[in-house]
Amino acid sequence: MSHQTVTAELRRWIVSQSEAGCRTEDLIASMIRSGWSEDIALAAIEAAGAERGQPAATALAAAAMPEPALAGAPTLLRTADRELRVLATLALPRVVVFGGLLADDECDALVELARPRLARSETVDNSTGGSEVNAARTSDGMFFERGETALIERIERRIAELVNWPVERGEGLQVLRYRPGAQYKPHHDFFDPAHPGTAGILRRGGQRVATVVMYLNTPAGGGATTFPEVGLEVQPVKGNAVFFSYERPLASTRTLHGGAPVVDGEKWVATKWLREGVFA
Ligand SMILES: O=C(O)CCC(=O)C(=O)O
Ligand SMILES: [Fe+2]
Repeated sequence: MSHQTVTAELRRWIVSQSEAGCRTEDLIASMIRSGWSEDIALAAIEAAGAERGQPAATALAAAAMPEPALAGAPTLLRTADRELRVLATLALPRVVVFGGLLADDECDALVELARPRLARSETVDNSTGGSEVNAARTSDGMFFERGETALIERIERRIAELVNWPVERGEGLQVLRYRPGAQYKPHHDFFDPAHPGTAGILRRGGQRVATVVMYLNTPAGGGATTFPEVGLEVQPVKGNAVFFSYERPLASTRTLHGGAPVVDGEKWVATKWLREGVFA
């Protein structure tokens, strides 16, 4: 796609679309659907903004994002009911690794609540917006309702406080169990704007903008959460969690990630996905 350049015609089209009230997100999505590369789409929006006298980066400024309060580089963070550690951070992709987000007994209780409800994991079928069993994801999973039990409500409030994002903008917790050999191949958590089923999914709370994966046990071997574009592997350690965010549904967020095959033992995780709007 390196042959593509930002033409005056493309810039004029962007300006007219923005003046007609089209959101930046939708502009990017429709350019990508028409075959423009992500880089060119972003550059074109910036160039069109500059043409209209907007300072650089204003045209692409994203709305507020989930983000822990890390000013002053704290090693400990306190929420109303828990003290936890900041173990590692990365700027691009935006990743923060937390130690002790969950207590051991909270992990055990989530596993026992989820176990009788497990079924072979499904992923969203992008063409229809429905669910399908996917060979790329060989775990078993289930969803809790938001606030389903007092424990779940407490954990959801803790996460909301930790990443500064209202409980109402979160999906219900998902629990996954990976047996030896099971994995979740690299994927993005946001919904692909180019797929026909996505519009329907977005009606309920908009895009996903961040993910918190909490480790409910420590497998004997394997099972890291991997970010293959940047060579990052987060080891699954009981009670710890990895947070990552993506301000646009674009590969340039570098949030491609997966669950590496479990080598020995089982791996249990709870995933919380955060939406841009209220997920009701
Ligand atoms: O199991 C993992 O480490 C990653 C899980 C994941 O990517 C997801 O639930 O979307
Ligand atoms: Fe994921």
